[in-house]
Amino acid sequence: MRILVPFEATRPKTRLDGVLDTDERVAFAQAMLRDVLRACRDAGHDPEVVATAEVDVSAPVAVDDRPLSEAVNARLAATDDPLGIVVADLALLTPAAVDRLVAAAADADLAIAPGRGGGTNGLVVTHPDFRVDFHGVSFRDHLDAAEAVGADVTVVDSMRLSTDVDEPADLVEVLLHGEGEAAAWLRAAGFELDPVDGRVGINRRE
Ligand SMILES: Nc1nc2c(ncn2[C@@H]2O[C@H](COP(=O)(O)OP(=O)(O)OP(=O)(O)O)[C@@H](O)[C@H]2O)c(=O)[nH]1
Ligand SMILES: C[C@H](OP(=O)(O)O)C(=O)O
Repeated sequence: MRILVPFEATRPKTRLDGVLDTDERVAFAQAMLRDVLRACRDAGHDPEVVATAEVDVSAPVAVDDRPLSEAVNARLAATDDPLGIVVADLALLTPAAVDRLVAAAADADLAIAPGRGGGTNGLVVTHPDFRVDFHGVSFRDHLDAAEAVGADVTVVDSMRLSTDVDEPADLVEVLLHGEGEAAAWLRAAGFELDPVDGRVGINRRE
């Protein structure tokens, strides 16, 4: 299946600015993107990056400077085939998790994987009239949009699909469960778990 991977290439991951400088955010975001592309490919699919600027990865890249939802919706409108959409900041993604998302669309017009905090991390759209509306509480908005066009929905409950890396606390999950380039990049940059009382945090070695 064709899977779009939207990517903010110019100013990625601004919410990590407290722990990573600008160049580091670019490097880390690209490492996560490569992990996502590999998981999609290893699951037998055809990922296609939809990026705000050129990025050097081993997948087709379409540069599209329209806002995220517009860029994705233009592609939904241009095809009658099922189309996958997976965000680029899923550092824990595995081929098995991609398979689960795609398999969930076999019996539904829309398979959707929520992100933590109200977002949407993965979709497979088979209904011709469904359109995305990212940002804000997009998971709830996508359920409403599906209902409005009469699309039946399967929700995919997956730790690896729900863990998008937005904020410093999310780096804990990458250090704990990540097996790809993003986890390796973080470790090489000196990040380690900080098992304080209560929730585990992160620490960066000097
Ligand atoms: N093509 C495209 N992708 C985008 C755009 N904005 C965000 N993305 C991608 O969409 C997904 C979700 O993005 P967010 O987590 O909301 O934003 P982000 O830019 O990654 O991070 P923040 O700057 O911290 O909000 C990620 O894969 C981003 O790379 C955009 O305007 N165009
Ligand atoms: C694109 C956006 O991502 P978040 O900011 O929730 O990670 C969303 O899922 O709607």
